[in-house]
Amino acid sequence: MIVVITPPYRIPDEEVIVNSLFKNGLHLLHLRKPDAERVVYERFIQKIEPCFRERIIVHDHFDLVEAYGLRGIHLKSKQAEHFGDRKWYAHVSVSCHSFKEIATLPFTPDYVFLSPVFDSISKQGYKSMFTPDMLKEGLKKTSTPVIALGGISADNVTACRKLGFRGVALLGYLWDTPSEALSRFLKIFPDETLSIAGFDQSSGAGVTADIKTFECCRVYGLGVASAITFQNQNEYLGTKWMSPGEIIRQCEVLCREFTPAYVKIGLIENFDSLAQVVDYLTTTLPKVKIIWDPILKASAGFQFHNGENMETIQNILGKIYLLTPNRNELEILFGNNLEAEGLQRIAKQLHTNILWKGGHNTEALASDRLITGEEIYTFSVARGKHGKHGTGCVLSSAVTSYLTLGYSLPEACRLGQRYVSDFIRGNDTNLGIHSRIHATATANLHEIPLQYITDHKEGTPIPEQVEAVCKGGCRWIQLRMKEVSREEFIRTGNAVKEICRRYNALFLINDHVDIAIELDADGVHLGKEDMNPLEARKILGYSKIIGGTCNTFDDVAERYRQQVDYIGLGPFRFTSTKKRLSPILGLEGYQQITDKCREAGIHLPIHAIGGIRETDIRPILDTGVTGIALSSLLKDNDDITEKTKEVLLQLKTN
Ligand SMILES: Cc1ncc(COP(=O)(O)OP(=O)(O)O)c(N)n1
Ligand SMILES: Cc1ncsc1CCOP(=O)(O)O
Ligand SMILES: [Mg+2]
Repeated sequence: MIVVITPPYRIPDEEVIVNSLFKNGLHLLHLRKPDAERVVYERFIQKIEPCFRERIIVHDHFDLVEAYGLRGIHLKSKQAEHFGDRKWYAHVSVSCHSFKEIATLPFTPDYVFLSPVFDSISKQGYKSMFTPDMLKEGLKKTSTPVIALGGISADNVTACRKLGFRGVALLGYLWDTPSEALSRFLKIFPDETLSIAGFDQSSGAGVTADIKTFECCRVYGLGVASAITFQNQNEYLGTKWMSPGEIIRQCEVLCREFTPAYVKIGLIENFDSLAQVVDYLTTTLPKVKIIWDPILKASAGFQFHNGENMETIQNILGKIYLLTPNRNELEILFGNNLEAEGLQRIAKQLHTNILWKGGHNTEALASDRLITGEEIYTFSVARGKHGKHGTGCVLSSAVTSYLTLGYSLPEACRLGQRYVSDFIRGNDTNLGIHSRIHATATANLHEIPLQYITDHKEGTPIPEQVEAVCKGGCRWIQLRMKEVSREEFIRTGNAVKEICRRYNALFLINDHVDIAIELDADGVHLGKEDMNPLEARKILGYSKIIGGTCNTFDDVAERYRQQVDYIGLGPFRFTSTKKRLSPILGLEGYQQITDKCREAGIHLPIHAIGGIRETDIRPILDTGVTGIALSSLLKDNDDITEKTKEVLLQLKTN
């Protein structure tokens, strides 16, 4: 793990540097400003791109975690003594200065910082209190992941990894010359992870698919072939197995140079091979955690003769950290009719964890269940329409990547699921393209000044309205249908989506996250009575647009915290298109709010909405909003296309 700690005092443009570190693969930023007030923390967070905020861990002002959707909190060891809220946070880490302190913590944190490992770069006179032997011995006995802090630079990172540290924390090395922070960060080799799996010529599954996933998650991918399969995305023709000796020989050559913290095992000939490989790994890499994706189809060679293999598998599973089966594989392993509670008993008994793929399904959401000895978690995400070859491999290697990067098991499973969902939705063919996954859909919202919001019109069905505004040049549609059945919404949505794709227009859904998922729309618009945008973000990820309704500056500040991509601000004046209107804003209202946004450094696209007429457009834009959202002005015109053209002309010539 590579952790960056912010400089204790403000340095110019530190947020710009931190954003660049995130873009270049940083996953763990500790925001530490000793004695700084909440507002200092808040100003920093607001300048970090929303998609990176879930990588921030705060050392103070812990309520910011919920308000901004941050990753978690960091405690001093003294604070940890009296800390009762461990479960409440997705991430808790602790600072310690001795192995005794680590051993006596009242709970197991996600990791601890141990410092000063070397003489500090940033704190003059802060000398190391450890010899290499003390560190090696102490680390051997400690099961909590330990991060080396103090005097860490590119020169001693490899030594730290060899000593048994799970990662390093960078502070003085980066910040003593801020202009070089990024280039110094890039001198550090990223975390590595290993896949032991079959070779699939199409690279949709197996070791090459795993390595693509690792690299897209910014983890260096290592690979060992457990078999050469003969397959493409549509056909499986055969398998040439590697013997356990051949697999281990490949591992040996890697272990001369690398010490992966996590290893993923996929296709393997039988339980005996698996047992030998697992034994080798746990002996050579005593702290390794193994993820096993049990591929148990007949072609994988597994034989179940009256359960004679069951004893072997029970022994092996005790050494597996995470098992990622689907229902079929679970039934082969543990028998039929298993439910989450039964699996939890097995997980507890075998000291393992189970990620049950597709373990709980609703119509629109695909859900996986993580079953640990203590807890059962359900993660739901957009269900992909187009199944893909190798998604099981991609899921378990994405989870392995996020574990390697330092996410807790539930967070790694949640993010892994989101990765697969984005991967599946990335294209409409049987083989996915990993490099498309992290594209965000929000880059050009500032440049689309007109949003059309659909409404019922006798004699002009919604798809016809949408076609007409698109013909006139509108490139942003929000499908808003009140008081219709889900079926009707989806039927109309499918037609509208086709039109939007043809015109390259954005297609957003009003109110319903589940329908946006089902239709694979570009995003949703959420009002005060709809889902919290942070919750929607967890489901939709960053490749979808989330808009939020606001009526005051406080609403804008809250929506900004909640990571919306744009704001619908209104109503400008009375309109009968919407019931239960908020107070009318008028031009003065917009002016006050946009002024405050500027002062607060909030630069989100803002669309004015509500009762807007043609003559209002210029004065509204003069208040500083980026665009307008219209319904009746366009819909109620006899020639919708012509009216759209006129409105766009006004918007563009402003
Ligand atoms: C662009 C835009 N802004 C505001 C709204 C209103 O959303 P909401 O407050 O949820 O009200 P309904 O549209 O759901 O009635 C919007 N839809 N679009
Ligand atoms: C959805 C919505 N939210 C606030 S006003 C409004 C309706 C906008 O439609 P119109 O342009 O017809 O007033
Ligand atoms: Mg709504």
